[in-house]
Amino acid sequence: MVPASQTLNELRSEIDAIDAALHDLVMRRTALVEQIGAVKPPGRPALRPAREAEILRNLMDRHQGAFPPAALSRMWREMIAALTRLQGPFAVAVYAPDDHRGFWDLARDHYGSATPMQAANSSLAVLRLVAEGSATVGVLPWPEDDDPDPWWRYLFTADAKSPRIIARLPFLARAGREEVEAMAIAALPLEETGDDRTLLGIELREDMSRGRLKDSLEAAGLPPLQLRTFHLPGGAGSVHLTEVEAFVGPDDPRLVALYQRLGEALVRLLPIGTYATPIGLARRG
Ligand SMILES: C=C(O[C@@H]1C=C(C(=O)O)C=C[C@H]1O)C(=O)O
Repeated sequence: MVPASQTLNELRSEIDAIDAALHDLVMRRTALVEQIGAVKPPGRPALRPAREAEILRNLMDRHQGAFPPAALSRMWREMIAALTRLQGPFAVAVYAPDDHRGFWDLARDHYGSATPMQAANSSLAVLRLVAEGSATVGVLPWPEDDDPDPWWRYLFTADAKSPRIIARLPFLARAGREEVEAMAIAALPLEETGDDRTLLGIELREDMSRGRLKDSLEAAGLPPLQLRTFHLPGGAGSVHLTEVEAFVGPDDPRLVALYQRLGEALVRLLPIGTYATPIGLARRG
């Protein structure tokens, strides 16, 4: 019989060989990312949320065995964040007032342990940091109904340099857990992954019942998963954020159909972000 200690040593030397092979691959991967970074337009964020989502989905699809998916995802997120930072400035501003630390943890999980992060105690401060370029990404609370000044209404601009919603966190939904959920924003063009959701911003000259707006969205082929409404002060109309289960770019024909349906009441209609549907996300009402 082989002494147990010898078997243990053999197994450990196999692990050493695996670690060396993994490390070699990480270094090879880094060299490839450096080549990719060199062809990206300078002065724009290097991060590509759609590509990152595809990498994570492929990884989870092929995963087998006892290694926890959450740990696997965290390892990849750590690597991707480090390699994004290697390509240029990369910093994250997080809505993290003292009584809402959950967003900080979500941001760390997604954007890595070495990425510079700055806490802000209001959503508008996060928006400002991203808009002025001090942060590449902003992490903001998932929009709620009773917000007295919703941050999302400040994204209602067609300016190509304005921040857009780029991700929903966590990307790997953890089954059965009461989650804090966040949206991430960055000044990036909208990109499609094949399984996406879009946030549409709608500004109306007047108040419109949610029922009527919902009917118009449905008739235009854009049934809303969620609808948030904010009444502009002084009866100046209303702004709405609606989430639809599709990628809707600025030239999508469904926007033209909605535009026609809303007619005179419409001030503005535009996609203010898209995100790759998180893995394991239960459909919300
Ligand atoms: C390497 C790239 O840059 C970043 C790093 C990625 C990675 O490590 O795989 C993926 C997407 C980008 O956020 C890329 O754009 O492909």
